[in-house]
Amino acid sequence: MTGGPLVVLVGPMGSGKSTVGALLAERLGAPYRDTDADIVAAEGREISDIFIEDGEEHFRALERDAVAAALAGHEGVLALGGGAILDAGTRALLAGLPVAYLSMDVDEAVRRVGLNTARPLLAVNPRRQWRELMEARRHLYTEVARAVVTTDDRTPEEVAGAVLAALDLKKDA
Ligand SMILES: Nc1ncnc2c1ncn2[C@@H]1O[C@H](COP(=O)(O)OP(=O)(O)O)[C@@H](O)[C@H]1O
Ligand SMILES: O=C(O)C1=C[C@@H](OP(=O)(O)O)[C@@H](O)[C@H](O)C1
Ligand SMILES: [Mg+2]
Repeated sequence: MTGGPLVVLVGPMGSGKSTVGALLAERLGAPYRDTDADIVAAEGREISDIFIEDGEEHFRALERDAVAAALAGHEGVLALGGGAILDAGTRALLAGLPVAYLSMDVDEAVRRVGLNTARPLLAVNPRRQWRELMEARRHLYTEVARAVVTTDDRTPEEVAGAVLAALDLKKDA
């Protein structure tokens, strides 16, 4: 059967897509996949190196292909990179799918990833960068999402439960 992904997670970096995605997969007894990890494996280099060596535009092209491949071949939980929704082709691929947008406020974002250099877009002045990034992206996350789940003051386990409930996947979550 080719049912497509059970859950697709979008949202800004640090919102917990990868952490919550793995937990969701466990709870659903389904495989987990992360397009960032797919790109790193295919390229044999870290995402920060792809940004530095080839630029963001090149990374977005790799990401678009990775999302298309993952959506075509995966029936479990899929976490996307935070900027995947910037690409119109990627957004079109997400239409009609069970997409959850994991949201959080700026304080939480800075606490979680502010000084994490593996996330190149927040490496300098994380608070301002995050605000600018969200101004450009918030409407795109909302546009592709079937459900919006806030992650502020919630553990990853609580977020996973909220996603299941919001997408109506498991009543007892
Ligand atoms: N609900 C949460 N509460 C506190 N910390 C979290 C939560 N979700 C994720 N984190 C932490 O935030 C960081 C980023 O999480 P990650 O899952 O990699 O986010 P994303 O994939 O959305 O960038 C990790 O250190 C993770 O442990
Ligand atoms: O927001 C972004 O543009 C990015 C988010 C990262 O993924 P996470 O959201 O999983 O951190 C990763 O794809 C890359 O560093 C770019
Ligand atoms: Mg991630």
